[in-house]
Amino acid sequence: MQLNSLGFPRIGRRRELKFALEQYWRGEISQQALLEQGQRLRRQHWLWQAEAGVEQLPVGDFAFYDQVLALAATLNVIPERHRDGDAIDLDTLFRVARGRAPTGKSAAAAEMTKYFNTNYHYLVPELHRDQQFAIAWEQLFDEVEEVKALGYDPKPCLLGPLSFLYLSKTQGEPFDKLSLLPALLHTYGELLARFKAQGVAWVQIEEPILAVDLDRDWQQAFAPAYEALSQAAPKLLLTSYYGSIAHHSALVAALPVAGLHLDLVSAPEQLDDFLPLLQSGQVLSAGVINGRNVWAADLDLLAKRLAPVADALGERLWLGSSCSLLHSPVDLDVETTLAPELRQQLAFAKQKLHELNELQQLLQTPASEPARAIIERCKARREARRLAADSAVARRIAALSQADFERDSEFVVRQQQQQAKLRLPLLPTTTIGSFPQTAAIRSLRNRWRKGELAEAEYRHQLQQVTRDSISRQLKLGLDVLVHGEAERNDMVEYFGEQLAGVGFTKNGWVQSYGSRCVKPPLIYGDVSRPRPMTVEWAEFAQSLTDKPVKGMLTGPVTLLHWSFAREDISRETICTQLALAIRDEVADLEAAGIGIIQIDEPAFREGLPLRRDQWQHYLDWAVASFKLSAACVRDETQIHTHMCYSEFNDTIAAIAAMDADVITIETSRSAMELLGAFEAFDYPNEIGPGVYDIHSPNIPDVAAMVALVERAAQRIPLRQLWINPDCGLKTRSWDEVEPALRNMVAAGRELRRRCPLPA
Ligand SMILES: Nc1nc2c(c(=O)[nH]1)N[C@@H](CNc1ccc(C(=O)N[C@@H](CCC(=O)N[C@@H](CCC(=O)N[C@@H](CCC(=O)O)C(=O)O)C(=O)O)C(=O)O)cc1)CN2
Ligand code: MET
Ligand SMILES: [Zn+2]
Repeated sequence: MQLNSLGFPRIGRRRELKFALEQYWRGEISQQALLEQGQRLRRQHWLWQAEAGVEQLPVGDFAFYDQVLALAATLNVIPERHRDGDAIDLDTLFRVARGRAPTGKSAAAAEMTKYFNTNYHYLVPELHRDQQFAIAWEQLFDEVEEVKALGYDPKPCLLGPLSFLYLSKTQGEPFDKLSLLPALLHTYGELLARFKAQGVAWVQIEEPILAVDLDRDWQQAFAPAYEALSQAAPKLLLTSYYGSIAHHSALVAALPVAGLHLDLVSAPEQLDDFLPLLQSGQVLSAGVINGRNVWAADLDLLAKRLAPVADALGERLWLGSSCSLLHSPVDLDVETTLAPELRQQLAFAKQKLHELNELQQLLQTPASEPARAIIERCKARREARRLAADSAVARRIAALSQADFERDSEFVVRQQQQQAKLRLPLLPTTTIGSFPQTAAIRSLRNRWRKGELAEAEYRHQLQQVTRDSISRQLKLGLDVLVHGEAERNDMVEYFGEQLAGVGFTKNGWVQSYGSRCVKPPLIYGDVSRPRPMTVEWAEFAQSLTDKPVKGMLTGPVTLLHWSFAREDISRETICTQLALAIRDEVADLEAAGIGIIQIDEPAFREGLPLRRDQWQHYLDWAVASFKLSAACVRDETQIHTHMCYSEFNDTIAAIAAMDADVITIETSRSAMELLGAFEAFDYPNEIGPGVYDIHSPNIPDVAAMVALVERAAQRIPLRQLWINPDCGLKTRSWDEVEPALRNMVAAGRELRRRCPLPA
């Protein structure tokens, strides 16, 4: 019974990779030093996995920026604009990812997008009609040798050819991506043959697209593709994750692969679907340890469920994590200040490997002393969870009525009252909330956390920062101001730290993209808001000006989706609890005289289930939670929401049902095409389509922004439009932000001059 690790986080338990990357990009260390840091991390992570009893160590889970980008490089799928001669080196990859690197010419970075329904971003490979594939980057093969040199067996992990194609985008003249499959399979064949020549026994070939709804042509491509691949290859472990693949079971069962990995955390019922379909000799890797959450597993219950399967399959049953541990923080051992009650409920990546080992013990020697101790621990943990409930929260939810979810009047009535109160011009200008999180601000917070800076002094300094950002906005002439979010480490973590029922770690970092990480809060109990979280900052900022300053909150759906949530109650219920906590804050902001309140929901779309037949249920409770968080205000109080990373065709009815008075969205990169959905739907409320891309350091010029708004005005009535950037500005510097906003405000003035409307 082998233990199957699908991949280990690469960032390092102290974010060593992040710091090495950023030093390298700043020119402070050599490429050699960066490569050596990568090697040290891989070695450490392999040794941890081996210690836990994992026999085949994953290779290909490490990447200096992104594993999809590394695979694209391996296959020679690198855009011309990022090349510098024929050979690909590490700087080529960084130019693809960031647009620039210590060597070579800068060029627009490739697009980054969310990997399925996770908060991890991958770089989208760009394919041309006449794409040539070839093995062009040796990292995977080198790492196979590294594992062998350590004395272990390597298991290369790579995205399969169909998922690779599916996640790529076409460039130039449109064409059917599947037309590239034969050529791609040829190169995958070479890759697999090289692994075989290196002595590799198994390859983890990942086809996560099996968990989504696939058109016929994609379904039909699987059988011939895997027929071709199985020829010269090591044994293939066809790997799925993030959801059930039972809707493709007939197709999957017929593929010539030596093993099948199923994510039995997100879809436990697939076990019964696939057991009778296994081919003779085929391995089943049961993904039962959750790679996407931090809670210690109920190993005793898992063992009970798997015991008959182990009896039936013997050596052919492997025990695995549900998916790669990429989405999990690295090591609980470095969390030295967690409350013991919370700590005993947790398992991070390193601990999850030991859970696999303990599960193996429970299955192999159920009556042994160690097995009995494991079972006792599991029972105690469940008991502790049961005792921690806050019944007041449940009572409050039970007492909700429909009226709690609805504003007093419909939008047109509210709009008039808001206009009368706020007196905003046509095409009001605003920003999305955050201003540059400068090194000085981060360092203040760092010293405060270490106790080197007193609370009062920390707050005083942050007030100075806020004062400065208000005065810059006044000089720029923006219509609706923001306080700038300087006091927030992160838009989710900041709230997590203040809510009851929510815990947070010191080092529980998870890679979001490249060197950027997030520290998701741990929602372990019933959520409530003991005291106001943002009111003082909003009040302070509003006290500095007569112009409206937006109150700034993160919405319940996003708080849920970007946290590690408990699993003993439904996500819908957790979201309702979060909504009530935010609702309390909204009410306090309004009472403090804040006339515009923004409730950000950037993760709204990303929370959609993978399968369409589950969308409506999700949308129903997600919309209801947002409305519950916002609906307590008077008609004259204007509610904004903000969404980036979205594509609205599928969800526009739900977006409209949220009934925010104003929604600001990311549109500039798609040249306002996203607005098509709003136009087609006759979206009734106000919209701020982003007029410039905050991900780029370039300063947008006035004419470009005027043109974008004019394009927007062809689709949306002018009276409904706002002018704002795509997203928050926290990752930019003031040198970039000030000229960009100056131009944005100028664009607004120019447009008002061109198209004056009676007020
Ligand atoms: N939760 C969440 N998910 C999200 C997003 C988001 O904003 N939040 N946006 C999208 C992803 N975009 C992202 C954009 C930027 C960062 C980002 O910049 N992360 C920072 C960490 C932000 C943070 O928590 N900063 C802390 C500082 C943490 C830190 O590194 N401290 C240093 C010391 C810093 C110093 O003294 O200067 C240390 O501990 O060593 C703070 O401000 O307090 C990073 O990786 O560097 C992450 C995701 C999608 N998902
Ligand atoms: N208010 C937040 C900000 O401006 C919204 C970010 S959406 C990822 O940073
Ligand atoms: Zn955003």
